[in-house]
Amino acid sequence: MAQGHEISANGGAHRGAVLDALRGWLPERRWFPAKGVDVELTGLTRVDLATETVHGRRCDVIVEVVHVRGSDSDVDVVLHVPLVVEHRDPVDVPPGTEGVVALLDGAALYDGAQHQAFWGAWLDTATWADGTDVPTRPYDFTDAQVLKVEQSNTSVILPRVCGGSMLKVLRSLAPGQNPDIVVPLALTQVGWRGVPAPYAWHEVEVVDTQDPETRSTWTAHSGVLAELVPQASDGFRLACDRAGGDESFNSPARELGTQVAQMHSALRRAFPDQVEPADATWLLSAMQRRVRSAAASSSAVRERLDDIEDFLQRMRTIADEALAQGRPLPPVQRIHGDLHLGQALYSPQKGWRILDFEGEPLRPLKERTRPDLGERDVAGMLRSFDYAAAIGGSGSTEWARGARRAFLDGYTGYLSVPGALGFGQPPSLADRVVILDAFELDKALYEVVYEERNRPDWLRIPLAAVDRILGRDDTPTAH
Ligand SMILES: Nc1ncnc2c1ncn2[C@@H]1O[C@H](COP(=O)(O)OP(=O)(O)O)[C@@H](O)[C@H]1O
Ligand SMILES: O=P(O)(O)O[C@H]1O[C@H](CO)[C@@H](O[C@H]2O[C@H](CO)[C@@H](O)[C@H](O)[C@H]2O)[C@H](O)[C@H]1O
Repeated sequence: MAQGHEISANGGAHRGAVLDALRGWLPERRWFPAKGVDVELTGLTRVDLATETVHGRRCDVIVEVVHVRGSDSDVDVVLHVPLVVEHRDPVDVPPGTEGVVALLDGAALYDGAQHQAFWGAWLDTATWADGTDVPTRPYDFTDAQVLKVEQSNTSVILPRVCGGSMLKVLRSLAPGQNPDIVVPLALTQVGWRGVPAPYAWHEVEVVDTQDPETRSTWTAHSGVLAELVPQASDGFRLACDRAGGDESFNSPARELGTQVAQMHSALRRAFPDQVEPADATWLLSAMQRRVRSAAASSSAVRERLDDIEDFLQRMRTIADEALAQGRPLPPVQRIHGDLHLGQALYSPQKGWRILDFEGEPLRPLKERTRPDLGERDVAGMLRSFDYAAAIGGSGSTEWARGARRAFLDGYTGYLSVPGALGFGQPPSLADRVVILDAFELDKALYEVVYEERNRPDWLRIPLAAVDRILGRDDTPTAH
């Protein structure tokens, strides 16, 4: 038990004691973004959210916003850490109790995400989406469950709040609006049901007390309550299971293709000012820049650089010819930006739901939400079927080819629905093949860097795709 004067005269926990406790606890969390790195941790802002009574005990609900800076690295993140100070004799807290951050004198300090006092205070003080049936006290937290999966935030299933919902406590804060909240909100507002509907959210005002001169202030989204997708299965796991048993994934892939086409159509309606003519020269030079940055960090990319440059040159010629022949690219628009099977949930009752509109985490923030061609998302999903075949252990190359074809059938099939596109003609089949190859290569190069950094054993998967698209092996791409 931490010793000393940790509780102040008015009964609140002293900030110093709380921050000391966090210095030991935070680096052990699975969502801590700077594992294994020496960091300095300073408190930026503390919000006293509420005082609740749970099981007859006083519970102070507080939010600490903590700056984490690497001592010898470029780590620089701001973390959102809700906490509950439960006033009780710490001797009565059984060792190993879930969610305990530290025992103070006269209180136990809990991770707020795992404590019902925080859930209640959060619901009381949230901003609610129009049209939501706002729950009232007493809240029913029966069967609430904190997710144990590998994730960068902390999610809690609340089966009896809003007819079944999931509270996601965001951990890393960035100034401004979080696309993972505003995009699903905009999509539900235009009537698309393919995302879990956001019911409520929180923002936190961060005052940088470390900088007494400026005391700069910024606001960030810090959590969201969204519709719970019932009996949801992660799309990647589902596809791997099918691939492992060499069971066809064509039917779910076709449905997913239709859902992604509907998502693009809804994104055009939700963000009409982001629909603008595509500039093939810009798109190709952006790809060139990404190739350079991938080559800078990966020797596998450097080895293939000549072939990649040839490929890009061919693309430039094809784009010029297409333009000269009156076949410009379709307009760019708001897209998902990092679409893969792991971002799709399948529910037997609700079908496919799409998650996580934050774009590719390795890309600069500005680039992530820039309008782009919908084909980038399509290519992302096609890459995923390759991954599922490899990781699930499919015995035949036909599994991934069939899933890819079915997904594309579902996608292009929807585009022929009158009014689905919202703009002129879709690209011809030949043009689409070229565009998809370019985006698949772009994504596979990104994946090479991602796998080298995170899962070197999986590097062979995107490298095989790079070689296939560059024609360095004999397997043609199935479109
Ligand atoms: N609305 C939802 N309903 C049911 N399950 C969900 C919902 N949103 C996310 N999940 C599941 O919760 C887990 C955490 O997902 P996610 O929110 O993407 O994590 P993070 O962004 O923290 O990495 C995943 O297994 C995902 O499939
Ligand atoms: O889900 P995130 O937004 O964190 O995306 C990153 O991690 C993904 C891996 O979890 C990564 O996706 C790659 O691996 C998937 C299998 O795990 C595969 O289905 C995807 O096709 C493949 O790109 C994603 O690229 C990365 O941005």
